[in-house]
Amino acid sequence: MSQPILLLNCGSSSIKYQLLQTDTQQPTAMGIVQRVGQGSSTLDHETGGQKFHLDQDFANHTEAMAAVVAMFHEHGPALDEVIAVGHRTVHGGDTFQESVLIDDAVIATLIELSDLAPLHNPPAIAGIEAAMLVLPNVPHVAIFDTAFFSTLPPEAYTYAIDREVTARYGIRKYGFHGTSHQYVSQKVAEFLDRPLSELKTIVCHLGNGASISAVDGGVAVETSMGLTPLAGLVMGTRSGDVDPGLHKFLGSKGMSLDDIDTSLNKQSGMLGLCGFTDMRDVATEIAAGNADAKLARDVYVHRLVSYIGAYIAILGGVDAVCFTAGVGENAAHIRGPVIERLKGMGFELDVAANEQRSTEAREISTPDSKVHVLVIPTNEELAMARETMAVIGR
Ligand SMILES: Nc1ncnc2c1ncn2[C@@H]1O[C@H](COP(=O)(O)OP(=O)(O)O)[C@@H](O)[C@H]1O
Ligand SMILES: CC(=O)OP(=O)(O)O
Ligand SMILES: [Mg+2]
Repeated sequence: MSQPILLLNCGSSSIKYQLLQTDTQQPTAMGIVQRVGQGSSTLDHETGGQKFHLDQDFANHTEAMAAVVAMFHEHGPALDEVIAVGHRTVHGGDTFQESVLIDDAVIATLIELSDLAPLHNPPAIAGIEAAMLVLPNVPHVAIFDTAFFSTLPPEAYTYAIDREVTARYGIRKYGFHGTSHQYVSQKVAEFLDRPLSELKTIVCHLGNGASISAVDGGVAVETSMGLTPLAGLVMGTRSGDVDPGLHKFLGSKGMSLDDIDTSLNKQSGMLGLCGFTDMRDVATEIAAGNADAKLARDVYVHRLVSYIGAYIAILGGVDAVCFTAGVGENAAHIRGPVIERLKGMGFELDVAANEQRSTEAREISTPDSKVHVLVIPTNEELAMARETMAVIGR
């Protein structure tokens, strides 16, 4: 008998959801709410080959969740057979090293942790509370982006700042997108038909948010996001790494801490550099001769190359570098220059394979390449469904 699980990924301004059948591991419905709290929101719902669209302003995630539930009621599938709900929860802090069954105490801790992920945790909490109202009699499970990185060694997660400050506030590198990094690193082993325990892998999760990880024998040893999901790579609207002195400098020019935080999180990255966040637009602009777009891509590639080089050193060599998520799976014009620049380290790009469009896992390096370069689609929802099953089976 089919047993559906509902999976919710409440982002800062979006809700992505899937109803996934545990027997086939396939979704029977999926959808996305965009621009929550930003005016002119939309809801797109898909089931049984049919698509439904709604234009309606949702002031917050609670309102948006109510509309999602109404969509299920009106167009199906029915939610009454749902056996569990899995919630993507970005920041687990020091408290949660693995997925947990959500109760009042868990919600209270998540509220405390909102400080550390102000863009991500409050929407997740709103999603949890709204879903619990609609489905009060099934288990709800929190799956943390940070969990996979709880294995980072102290020298990787410790910031070189006053240790008393560190201890007082629980400051450390946490890392994010862990569900994706873990899923994809396992897929790399399957693709290469080699034991995970013997593989050194670098996973580049390049979506709107972007992060990179070094995985040694299935264990995460380094990653680019930090205390918050602002650190590391250049992203759609986030700066990634900047000089920590920037805050004081901008403060001295009259910007408040909130102004600076908003600027670095929402008006930086590709958007700040060239006015476009979507890599398809960036490619079109570069082709049309837009110098800002060209520089933006160069900065993006440069940062990524420097991280890959560093992680090869940390791993003491690498078997595979894998690209995943929206940009990683689709943007040949990012992957190509990254791998070309790693030629000196034995990487050989198969140009035709890189250009080929596909939704399948594939290799884009030549047989001569010293390192396998792979493109593997991530599936955070499937990984979340498995986690949810594991927790309710405990
Ligand atoms: N065909 C494509 N070519 C280039 N980039 C793409 C393509 N499709 C998606 N992207 C990029 O992927 C991004 C979204 O990635 P995704 O992993 O869905 O992000 P998130 O989960 O953080 O919302 C888009 O902003 C865009 O830059
Ligand atoms: C943690 C994070 O950056 O998530 P997202 O890419 O969904 O914004
Ligand atoms: Mg994502």
